[in-house]
Amino acid sequence: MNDTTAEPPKKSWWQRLTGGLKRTSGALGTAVADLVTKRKLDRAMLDDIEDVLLRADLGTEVSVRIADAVGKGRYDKAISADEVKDVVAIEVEKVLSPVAKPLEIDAAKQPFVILVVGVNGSGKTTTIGKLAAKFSAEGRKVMLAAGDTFRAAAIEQLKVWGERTKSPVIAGAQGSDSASLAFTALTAAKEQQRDVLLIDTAGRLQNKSELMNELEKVVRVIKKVDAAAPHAVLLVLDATVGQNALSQVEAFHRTAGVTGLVMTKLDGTARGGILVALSEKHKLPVHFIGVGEGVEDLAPFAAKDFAKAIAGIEA
Ligand SMILES: Nc1nc2c(ncn2[C@@H]2O[C@H](COP(=O)(O)OP(=O)(O)OP(=O)(O)O)[C@@H](O)[C@H]2O)c(=O)[nH]1
Repeated sequence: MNDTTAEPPKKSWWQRLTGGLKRTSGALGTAVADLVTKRKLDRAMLDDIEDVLLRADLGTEVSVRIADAVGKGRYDKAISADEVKDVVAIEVEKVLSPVAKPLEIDAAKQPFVILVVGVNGSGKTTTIGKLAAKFSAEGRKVMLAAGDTFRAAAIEQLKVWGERTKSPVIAGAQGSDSASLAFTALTAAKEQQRDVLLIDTAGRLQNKSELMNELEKVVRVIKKVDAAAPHAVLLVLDATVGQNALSQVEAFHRTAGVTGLVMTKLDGTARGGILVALSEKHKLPVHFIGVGEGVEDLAPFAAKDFAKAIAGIEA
């Protein structure tokens, strides 16, 4: 007899990743398959392939490079969609391998201070919650600071994550000064010997200079307590904003000295190639990617897996 109450089997990370990137890989795969049928490879086909890659937001440099690599030794020959996908995966991996770096928590720094920045809705608070869950599971003592003092919901959301992960949350009233909250949190984290302090910040638009100034102030104040902190500044980027992500990196890097990236919502776009364009341009470490809303949907970034998944290659 079938047990209808049984939970569906848990998905592996590979299934989540390929499932999450399906919109990008699907669009790419269909377009490439249409291009290569009943044609021999020529310059026009390579231009078309380049266009397909540009539409997935891989950026000009990488798209041209991939098209050139596809063309090498194949002119006037029939080519299969799988051959093209293989080249895409190889070239994308070359771009991503140097930036795929784990977020290392230096246990000698107590607390290891992680400042989390990014525009509204990029997934900062959720990412902090997921990281708190991960660090707690590793046996680290975590503290959370609700530095997004503009948004009452963000404070509440962080408190929920605090309860879930049994991590104390330092929060002020809505509208209170985020720099002084960061100061209070870091002082408390030192006193209570927490291993990791995750500081949330308000969503800041790069064209709002007063907000950028405030972010600078948060960093300045943190340094008053510990000159070496923050030890990591994570920029959380929403993949669905496409090319806008490139300018966000520039603005936040200038202001807060971003040390690594987290890209969320890769499941919500057919243009997941933006992570490749961004890696080619800025070469900042990519620590984690998100392909869904669940805790298990945020995972360390692995270049080869991502390259294969985006090219639509089966495991
Ligand atoms: N589909 C999908 N949704 C995500 C992912 N990561 C986060 N989200 C959702 O995105 C929404 C915004 O996330 P928040 O964490 O509130 O974003 P935030 O950057 O803290 O936003 P503010 O507090 O407004 O600055 C939430 O509904 C999350 O569940 C992801 O990888 N995939």
